[in-house]
Amino acid sequence: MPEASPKLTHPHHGRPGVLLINLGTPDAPETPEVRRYLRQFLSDPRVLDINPVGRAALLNLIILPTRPAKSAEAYREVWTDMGSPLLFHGEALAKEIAQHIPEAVVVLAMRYGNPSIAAGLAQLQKAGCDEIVVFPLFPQYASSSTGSAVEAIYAEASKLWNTPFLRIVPPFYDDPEFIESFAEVARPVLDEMQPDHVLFSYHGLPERHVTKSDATGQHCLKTPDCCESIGFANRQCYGAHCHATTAAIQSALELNPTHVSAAYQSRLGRTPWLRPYTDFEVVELAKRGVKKLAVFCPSFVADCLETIEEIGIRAEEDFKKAGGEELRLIPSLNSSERWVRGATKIVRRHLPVR
Ligand SMILES: C=CC1=C(C)c2cc3[nH]c(cc4nc(cc5[nH]c(cc1n2)c(C)c5CCC(=O)O)C(CCC(=O)O)=C4C)c(C)c3C=C
Ligand SMILES: [Fe+2]
Ligand SMILES: [Fe+2]
Repeated sequence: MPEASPKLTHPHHGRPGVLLINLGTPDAPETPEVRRYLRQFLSDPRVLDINPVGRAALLNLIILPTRPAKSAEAYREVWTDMGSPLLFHGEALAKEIAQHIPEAVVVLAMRYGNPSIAAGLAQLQKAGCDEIVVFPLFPQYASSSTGSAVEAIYAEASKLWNTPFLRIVPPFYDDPEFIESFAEVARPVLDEMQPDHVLFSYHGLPERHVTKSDATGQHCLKTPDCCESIGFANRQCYGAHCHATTAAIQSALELNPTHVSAAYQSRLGRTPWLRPYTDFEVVELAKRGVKKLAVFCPSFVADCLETIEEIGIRAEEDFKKAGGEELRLIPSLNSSERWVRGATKIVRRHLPVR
């Protein structure tokens, strides 16, 4: 018996589809799975943006022989019965958004690993979706995150005989739905904790990636305050987007600017990355007398290795060793009610109007 075809509300257009895209995570917290994931991730020329021969050498001779075992150990610290947090939070978000947009089919895909973008597109086509809202879940633009997800969705869509029609949600670093969601998650934690300092820690990027995003080649990283406002040159500058996110959350929560700072985490390799570095900053803050530190990680919309392990475990240890008393990771947006509502609103702006 052939499978029953899905019923279409708009026969000429199919049903709207929504494809949420996050970065990706290994299938299991074990060395072979982590190696497979890192191989795919770090083979992306938008991530390791050096010549192909250099990239293969760096990958096969330096990174892949040692890093997978170390990373797998870190992944085991965050893994739960439901699997990897990045994946189960993403799936919960997709499920909730689907309930709020009953006319659409909502699917989560990962740029690297599983569930793949190709599988997500196939699932949407099978369900009769010809028009697809693609929502890369990266608040701030980076070529290695948003850029790579956008490249991959265009590439996969272009392989299909019946190409779907894509609408891509742009970066949402200062979108009130995103900002208010973070503020709402943070409020009870801040009220209870009464921190004496608030740190905004963003995933880092090599400085080179930021200067490459400068539309004029004359602006980014040329002055210490290049990221403080957004104009033509730096409108896709990751640092400027991060700065805007910090300013917006700080203002939504009426945080005292003298007790707020920002830093970048998770660097890899020996080239200069955006500064200051989070691991140094938490020690510096403790040495300056900060005892209770709250940390936001607003480059992620879901808790993952980089928030739970790098900040919640490792940064906390460093902070305490340097004299701090308490470090609290502000939970990410995950599938919190406010973010489900906010993400739904953002998606709805891009859905076809009939
Ligand atoms: C928030 C957006 C992200 C950007 C931009 C980004 C750039 C970037 N990342 C690496 C290297 C690694 N990142 C790793 C994990 C990781 N990165 C992001 C997001 C961004 N990365 C997420 C959400 C995660 C966590 C995934 C999870 O499973 O929980 C890792 C893997 C872990 C490890 O071995 O440390 C690496 C490696 C580079 C080089 C880069 C830009 C050039
Ligand atoms: Fe990363
Ligand atoms: Fe900049």
